[in-house]
Amino acid sequence: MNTVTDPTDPTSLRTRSGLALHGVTLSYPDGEQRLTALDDVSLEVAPGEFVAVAGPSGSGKSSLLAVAATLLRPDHGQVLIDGQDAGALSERARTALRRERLGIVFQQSNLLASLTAVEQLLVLEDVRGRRPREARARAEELLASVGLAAAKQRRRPHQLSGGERQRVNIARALFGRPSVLLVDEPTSALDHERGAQIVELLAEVTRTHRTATVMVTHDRDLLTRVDRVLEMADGRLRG
Ligand SMILES: Nc1ncnc2c1ncn2[C@@H]1O[C@H](COP(=O)(O)OP(=O)(O)OP(=O)(O)O)[C@@H](O)[C@H]1O
Repeated sequence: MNTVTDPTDPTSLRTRSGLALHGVTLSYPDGEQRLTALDDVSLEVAPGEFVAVAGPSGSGKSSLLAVAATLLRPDHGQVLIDGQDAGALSERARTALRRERLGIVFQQSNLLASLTAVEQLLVLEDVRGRRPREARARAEELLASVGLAAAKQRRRPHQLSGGERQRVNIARALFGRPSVLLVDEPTSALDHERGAQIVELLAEVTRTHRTATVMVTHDRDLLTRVDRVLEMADGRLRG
């Protein structure tokens, strides 16, 4: 088995906070056959830990994030978020788990064009039921903490730089106080310096918000700030 951590350890997996994948296999239909995108992948990420998954194009990195985000169901194996087995939940309970425990930063900024930075966070409020004034204060505080000054918080996405938009994405992912933060190629649209600043910010939020953070990246120059680098090759993960 391709084991990065020891899944037989009784203190791991089910009992632990953070993210755990155990023996995960995922395949896609490929003509008459199936293409194996994840091949017996196991992984544990503890609260406050920042893990990078690096590997060539097509090695399975995005598939790994999609399974960890409970957006794709694996053929075999388990995905545990704060000890809860996502595969054992109903669709509705899994959606609630995703909303309450996961923060996701996608490769493409998917900010809404008509909303200001602060509204990008507040629009999530409908489903969370916090009082408006409280929510606004928290949104402003979070945006300031990721380096977006007050004047910029009132701007719409097209009035922000790529790096600033990525900061809004990160603040938005943190708004629901997630335990697990999943980040897909956060620097692909940025130059090296801006990219390094975003990775530095992710390291900082991992520490201060105690998230179990997984970042997928191609860019090996940016891996100095992470706690662990895992290599993905042909659907297999190596620590
Ligand atoms: N929806 C799909 N249907 C069929 N095959 C897919 C699908 N999505 C991905 N694949 C295949 O699964 C394998 C893993 O793809 P994946 O997108 O996870 O790799 P990746 O490492 O994220 O690549 P990149 O760095 O280019 O984004 C590839 O061979 C890809 O062609």
